[in-house]
Amino acid sequence: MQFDRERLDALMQAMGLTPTEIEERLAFLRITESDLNARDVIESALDSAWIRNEPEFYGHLFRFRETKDKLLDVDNLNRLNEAHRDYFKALGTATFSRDYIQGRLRVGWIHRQIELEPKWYLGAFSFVFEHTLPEIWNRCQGDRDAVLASIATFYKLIQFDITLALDTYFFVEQQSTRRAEDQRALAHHALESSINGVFMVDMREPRCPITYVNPAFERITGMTDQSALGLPCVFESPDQKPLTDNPTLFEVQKAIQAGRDGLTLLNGVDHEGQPFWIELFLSPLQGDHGEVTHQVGILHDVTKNKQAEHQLKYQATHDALTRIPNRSYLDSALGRAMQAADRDRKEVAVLFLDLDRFKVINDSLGHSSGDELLRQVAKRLQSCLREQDLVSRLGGDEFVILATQLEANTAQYVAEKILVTLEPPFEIFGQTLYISSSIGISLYPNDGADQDELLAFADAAMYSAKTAGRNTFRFYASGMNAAVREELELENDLREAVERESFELYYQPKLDTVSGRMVGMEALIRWHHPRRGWVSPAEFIPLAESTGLIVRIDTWVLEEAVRQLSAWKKLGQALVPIAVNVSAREFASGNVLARIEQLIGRSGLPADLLELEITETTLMQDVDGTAPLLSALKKLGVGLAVDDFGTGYSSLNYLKRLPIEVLKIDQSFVSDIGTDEDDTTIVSAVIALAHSLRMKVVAEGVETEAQAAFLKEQGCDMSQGYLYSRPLPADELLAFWRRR
Ligand SMILES: Nc1nc2c(ncn2[C@@H]2O[C@H](COP(=O)(O)O[C@H]3[C@@H](O)[C@H](n4cnc5c(=O)[nH]c(N)nc54)O[C@@H]3COP(=O)(O)O)[C@@H](O)[C@H]2O)c(=O)[nH]1
Repeated sequence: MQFDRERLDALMQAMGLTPTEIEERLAFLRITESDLNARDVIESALDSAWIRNEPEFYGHLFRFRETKDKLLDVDNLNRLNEAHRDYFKALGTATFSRDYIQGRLRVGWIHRQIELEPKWYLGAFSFVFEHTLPEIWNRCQGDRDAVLASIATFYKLIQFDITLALDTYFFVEQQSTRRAEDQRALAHHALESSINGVFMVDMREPRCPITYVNPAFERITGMTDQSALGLPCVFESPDQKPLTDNPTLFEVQKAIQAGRDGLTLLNGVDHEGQPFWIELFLSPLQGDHGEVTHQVGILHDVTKNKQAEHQLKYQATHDALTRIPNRSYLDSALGRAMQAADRDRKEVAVLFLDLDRFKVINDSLGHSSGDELLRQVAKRLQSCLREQDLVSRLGGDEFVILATQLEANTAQYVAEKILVTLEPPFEIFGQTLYISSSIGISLYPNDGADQDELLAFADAAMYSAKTAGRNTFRFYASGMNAAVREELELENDLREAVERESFELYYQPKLDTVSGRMVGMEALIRWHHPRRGWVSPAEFIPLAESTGLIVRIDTWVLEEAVRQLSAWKKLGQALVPIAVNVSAREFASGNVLARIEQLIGRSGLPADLLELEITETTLMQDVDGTAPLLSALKKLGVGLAVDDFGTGYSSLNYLKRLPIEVLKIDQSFVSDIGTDEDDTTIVSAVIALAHSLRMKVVAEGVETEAQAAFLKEQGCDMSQGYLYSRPLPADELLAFWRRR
């Protein structure tokens, strides 16, 4: 520490050492002018005593442990040595000036700083005193009065000096004590007002009681200091029975018992059943010999942070609508399930579930009904599965069920159970809804080796279940993926095409076999796919049928065909009937009659210009149910033809009961005319039998002159085929028509 003038001035002022005070001290010691006369003797005696005895002085100091310890520190030694020299030099001069006074203060201050107690300081003085007296004796040359006067002066100077040094020593000590007390008070205040709980455990006492807790500790643990203080932190029995019924404190005790230091996260459930999370910082305090005397613990309540963290985690892993796990959760759960299955030699089944026709429900009843349905589906799924199984939602109407720890061949029971569970009706905002679902199943380890693969395969199997007619399940089979994906893509595109009505209608002429005149035509749909080009109806019509889109397609075709007839009529063209294909679904929908009635009525065209081609298979599905509808259509004037005749359950007997007017011999028979004897015979027989039932016959797929000649010879009424014309766009058909 630097003893600069400024600090010494401040010290003097703080100690109240004003000139008046100094004078008072001198007066009290009765230091007079005569004393000042003796200063020369004393100064020179002191000087030579110091020079002669300095080594012995330090030798003396080194004989005592405490002084020796201080002097072993070279800095201390140098500082003392310098101070001593200046000090003794100045003592003899005794000017009592400001510098002189401050020199005395400096000595007291240094002793306090190096913590050399006054006893050593006074002792050292007596050493100097003892060695100075003979020197005074020598200088006074036996003059008794001069010796006594010098000794008296010397003694007074020492008194003045020692008093100042001791005053300084104690003043500085008092100051540092006060500072330490202030700091202690501040630290205590900080502890008491800390938002963190602080406690102290005495590790020297048996069972380590708590000896201090701050108010925040009381707030966090819910305990008063009276109930916490003295509570032991060491368990009596190894089974760690709670030493307190306070859950937080019990966790603290466990951490201390375990001798944990550093950071520990405690969590439990409080008295009100609420979960808590508390960070506990434990730091051991060591005694002089390195033994742990105390544990200081700091409790930081992080419950709110943890709750926020959990909330975020929950949101990241759960579906907001149904509150069941989402894709991210599923991924991790599937990973864990696969590991467990490896270990236990069990199976994991991934069941990909998609609600059938959910879009229709959503579009027709509104999104809130759709949302409610999804919530109820999630609940039902959860209720029908085992606890270890997982129901998750990927989005939309797609759910994935993870059935774990399965014995081989049991996944199908899970799928069946799910289908049955979804069978009973759902009550959605007062409406009763029946739904079904399609489920695809992939199995680990058989089908795939990672999560993505298993999900993709289950997804593919689900689409296979959809194309198989819905409300069913399918296991994944290799190759399913690509085919199903393609079909799915096509289905999506077809939906879009239906929405946008991006189809065209082509027309294939039907010619009178004898005259060659165009007596009718068949409307055939065409779809120009934006990427794939023309897609054959043979490809997309079955897909439209399985997805239900065929109903909207058939409606569009009917309307477009009637619109085109009206357009030709406006052009002054003498009209011929137009035949339109009607799918089994449309036929079964119950709307055909009303729709056609409305259409014909609106167009003002005669009903007999419209002919419906219904496949033989469709008709045979429900002859009794179909008959009234056909009769009503017939009554309306609409023509009815059996399409693809000969490919289904051919029974003219049944046909007799239906008001059919035309039979279209399937092109597979026509193409074999002349090459396959059986098919040639069938063609002849069909023509003869149809005529016997007063029906007309159309041969479709006529491609060669030989086929045409044979049909003419057999009396077939009409022919249709590439030999005459391919299906044509409306304007080209008109040109063909006009030529005939
Ligand atoms: N519900 C609806 N079904 C429709 C509609 N349009 C067509 N279809 C059905 O799709 C299947 C395939 O039809 P398409 O590719 O149009 O084939 C038709 C003709 O192009 C084809 N045809 C005609 N002449 C010949 C020929 O000489 N050779 C040859 N190889 N093919 C020929 O035959 C199909 C006519 O079929 P059909 O209806 O049985 O008379 C088909 O099953 C269509 O029915 C539609 O709008 N709605």
